[in-house]
Amino acid sequence: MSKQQKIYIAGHRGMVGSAIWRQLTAAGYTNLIGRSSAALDLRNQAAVKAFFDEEQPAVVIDAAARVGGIMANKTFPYQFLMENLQIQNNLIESAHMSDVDKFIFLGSSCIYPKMAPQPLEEAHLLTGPLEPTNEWYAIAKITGVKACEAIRQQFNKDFVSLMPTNLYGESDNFDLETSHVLPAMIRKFHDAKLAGQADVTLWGSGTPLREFLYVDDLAKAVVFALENRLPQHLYNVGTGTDLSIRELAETIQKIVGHTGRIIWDATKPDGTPRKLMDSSLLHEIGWKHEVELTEGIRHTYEWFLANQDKFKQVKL
Ligand SMILES: NC(=O)c1ccc[n+]([C@@H]2O[C@H](COP(=O)([O-])OP(=O)(O)OC[C@H]3O[C@@H](n4cnc5c(N)ncnc54)[C@H](OP(=O)(O)O)[C@@H]3O)[C@@H](O)[C@H]2O)c1
Ligand SMILES: C[C@@H]1O[C@H](OP(=O)(O)OP(=O)(O)OC[C@H]2O[C@@H](n3cnc4c(=O)[nH]c(N)nc43)[C@H](O)[C@@H]2O)[C@@H](O)[C@H](O)[C@@H]1O
Repeated sequence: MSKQQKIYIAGHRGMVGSAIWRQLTAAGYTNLIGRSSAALDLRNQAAVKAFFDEEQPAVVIDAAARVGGIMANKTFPYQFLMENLQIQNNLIESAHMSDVDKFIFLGSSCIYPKMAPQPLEEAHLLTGPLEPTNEWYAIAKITGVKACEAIRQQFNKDFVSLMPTNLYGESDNFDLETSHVLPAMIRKFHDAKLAGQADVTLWGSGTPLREFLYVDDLAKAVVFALENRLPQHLYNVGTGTDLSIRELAETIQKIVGHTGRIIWDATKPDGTPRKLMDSSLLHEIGWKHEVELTEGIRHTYEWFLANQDKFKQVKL
């Protein structure tokens, strides 16, 4: 894989896209391109085609999507379905038509059935009903996985899908309404500490279990997939361990230094009870995570403290 080939990172400004840019740069790749959504709205099929005609990338990494936590998904099902279908379908079709040979699609662990056996294996895809709070996003992502599988099978192109578990790290979304749980907890405990150790209200019961992967470890999995022609079309990317939301809260509370009360708001949804993934397929061929949860949370909190003026307010 030439280090000078042109690699297009769709969504390069996001948490995942910026980590992929960081890790590709660290690996010596010198010809990376990206476009903000203001410069290139990936929902616009003609604009995407014109971009591919002009830039002719050799590789495409799709880290662009309408992304959010459980409440954002529950509140905006149409946008999470339609925008993600538009974005990924435009990228996949234009990549296929402009002879891109390497396409890395990013999905999510929510593509698996709500009550599939745990830990979730790639073979569990489409074997049962989805988690209702994010089934629209999941259906979009499943469509992307199947589109890449079809191109791989019918045209023998190296289109591969990676299914990360819940991710966190630098440049995460810390907006309390649209974010995922981990950045939301960092911000809530931090703000409450500054407010004299005020109470912190968290969502649901605290009983669901979640697996968390530090975003730079996911980015290294993307570099691994770029540098190897992987034998399967679909790979889980996780740590193989999970913890309860309550345990996560206690861990973050301690790292942030909050000593007030935690109140659980049962009017908010728990979502799927568990979605631990079996990532052994990828482990067996050479990728494994490096950053453990406590270390990753500490680093993310340090980034949050140093970037409070910059972190995203993602309004949907
Ligand atoms: N975060 C997680 O826990 C998680 C877990 C599993 C999988 N993933 C996957 O990882 C990928 C990125 O997630 P993320 O957490 O990095 O999200 P993010 O921080 O919100 O970044 C998403 C990026 O997509 C771009 N984008 C959105 N709509 C666009 C449009 N219409 N046209 C062009 N660009 C558009 C945004 O560009 P601008 O910044 O220029 O607006 C943004 O940089 C997604 O495919 C997601 O499904 C995320
Ligand atoms: C990776 C993502 O997983 C997402 O599911 P999912 O893990 O439940 O999404 P999260 O929003 O991270 O929620 C995880 C769990 O944390 C609880 N939680 C507790 N306090 C909070 C809080 O202050 N904010 C948030 N956001 N959650 C909180 C929430 O009720 C849920 O049980 C999918 O909706 C996405 O589509 C995507 O797949």
